[in-house]
Amino acid sequence: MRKIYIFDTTLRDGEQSPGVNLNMQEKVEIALQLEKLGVDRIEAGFPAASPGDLAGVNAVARAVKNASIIGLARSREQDIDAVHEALKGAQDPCIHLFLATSPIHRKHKLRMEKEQVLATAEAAIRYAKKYFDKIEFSPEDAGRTELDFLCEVTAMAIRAGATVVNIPDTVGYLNPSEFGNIFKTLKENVVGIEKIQLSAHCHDDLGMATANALAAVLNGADQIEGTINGIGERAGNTSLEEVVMALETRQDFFQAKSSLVLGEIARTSRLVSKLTGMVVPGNKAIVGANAFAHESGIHQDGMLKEKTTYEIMSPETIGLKDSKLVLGKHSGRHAFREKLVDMGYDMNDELLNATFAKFKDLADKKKNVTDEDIRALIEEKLIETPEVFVLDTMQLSYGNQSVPTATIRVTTIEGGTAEEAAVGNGSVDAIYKAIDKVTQEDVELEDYSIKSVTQGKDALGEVHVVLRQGDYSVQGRGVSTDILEASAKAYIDAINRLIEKRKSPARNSRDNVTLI
Ligand SMILES: CC(=O)SCCNC(=O)CCNC(=O)[C@H](O)C(C)(C)COP(=O)(O)OP(=O)(O)OC[C@H]1O[C@@H](n2cnc3c(N)ncnc32)[C@H](O)[C@@H]1OP(=O)(O)O
Ligand SMILES: CC(C)C(=O)C(=O)O
Ligand SMILES: [Mg+2]
Repeated sequence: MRKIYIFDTTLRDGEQSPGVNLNMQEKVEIALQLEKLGVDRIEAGFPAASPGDLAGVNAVARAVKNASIIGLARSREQDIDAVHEALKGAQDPCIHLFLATSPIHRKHKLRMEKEQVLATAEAAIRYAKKYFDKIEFSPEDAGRTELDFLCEVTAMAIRAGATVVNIPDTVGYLNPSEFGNIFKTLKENVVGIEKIQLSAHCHDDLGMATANALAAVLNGADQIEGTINGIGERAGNTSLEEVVMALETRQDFFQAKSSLVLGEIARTSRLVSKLTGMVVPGNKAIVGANAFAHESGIHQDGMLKEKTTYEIMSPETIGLKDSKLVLGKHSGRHAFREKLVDMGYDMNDELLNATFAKFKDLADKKKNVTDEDIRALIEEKLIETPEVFVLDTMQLSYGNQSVPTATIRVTTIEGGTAEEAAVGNGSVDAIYKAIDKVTQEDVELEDYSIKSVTQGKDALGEVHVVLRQGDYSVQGRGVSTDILEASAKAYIDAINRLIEKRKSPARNSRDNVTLI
């Protein structure tokens, strides 16, 4: 299988992401993790940019033993000297020289004719040769450079002593067919091309960086440059984890492979995100939080039966523990039952269906249904008391200058409905007075407590009440995303228990649920 060399530029092009600034310790920490990941080459920075960057590159050069360390330089002697200085102590140093070659850059930025570009680049490569055996040369904005001129530049770089010629699509302009064609053309037309490695460096301005890098592989590229999590200038660089996992997953198609330690991918991604402050989007391929998460019922059912139905790679390969089945409003009974078993509950079908219906109601109101949410729902269901009254609707009129009024409608065990309104000192007081009237029960509220059982603004609120009627004392519990609804449910729950208790005080209510 053909080996594809992986050139990581997280510490150089990745650091060019607006707002990212890595200090020396952070650069070393990332570089050591990249070494564990097994990247072949690490571009550690641009030493001429600042004394801090020079020191950072030097610290990386001294710390890393198992990857080639690279410093970037313009085609200028002072930049080359800075890289020479920075790479002192490196086991396997390499300089990366660049000069733009496209008509736009030649005319507006460099203000050079083609001949000057060729001469400047050649002089730089020859100067660098004094210090370095390994020289990578990049014709910046190769993607918008005339193809015949690009062949001329590549031939010059080989003659002058470059060991790698890197083809950057600097502004992410090309599509895979055009980018692949550059490699094919260079391979077929440049004298001496077999003496060097060809490399691809893509940007994601049109979302094609990974596809372009893979097109380069298909057309003979030996090396792919990119960053972890795809960070970098503007829309970023090729995301290395995407390229590497595409090669791994589709070996049958690409017939090429990197030598990365795939199990270090997730850890490396998390470290880079933490130290750069660049959050990885949930839907990011390979390393996004949802990359191995499934919410919809049909997918979850497929996953439970056979993972390959909906996963083309396994999360373990990149160092994650497992796939996630996320319960939400699109989930089905198979996944719900699996979740309950995981949590230690085993229910008969009837109770499962009833709890599932409640779960769907909650999922409609809440983005993430957590284990605590489910536990709260189940435990509400475990106490099997006949529901003499069920809260149907509740309306509340509240203003800080007016008297709170609540209207409560309940359905009764006989199938009828009843409705009453009441005023109170506060919203909960008004609700409870209306419930007293509609249930025609005379009770005393002995205790009322409220707590949040889950996290976030849409958390479930759980209300506990203790009601007394003569010798009987009962508890009631209600759970809802709305604390007033939870208050009403808790009060009605307690009244239902009171009615039951008056009839059969010793009833065991846990018959149809088994806690494993
Ligand atoms: C596509 C890429 O990612 S390229 C890498 C981009 N990264 C960076 O630029 C980060 C580090 N850069 C820096 O810190 C600064 O730009 C420095 C220290 C390199 C240079 O700073 P300054 O001397 O103030 O120049 P400034 O950045 O304003 O302008 C760049 C100069 O370099 C020239 N230049 C640009 N690329 C090259 C090159 N590859 N070779 C030679 N000269 C170049 C420009 O034409 C311009 O020259 P001019 O001053 O004669 O007009
Ligand atoms: C320095 C070069 C390779 C670069 O980053 C680019 O052209 O995008
Ligand atoms: Mg770049």
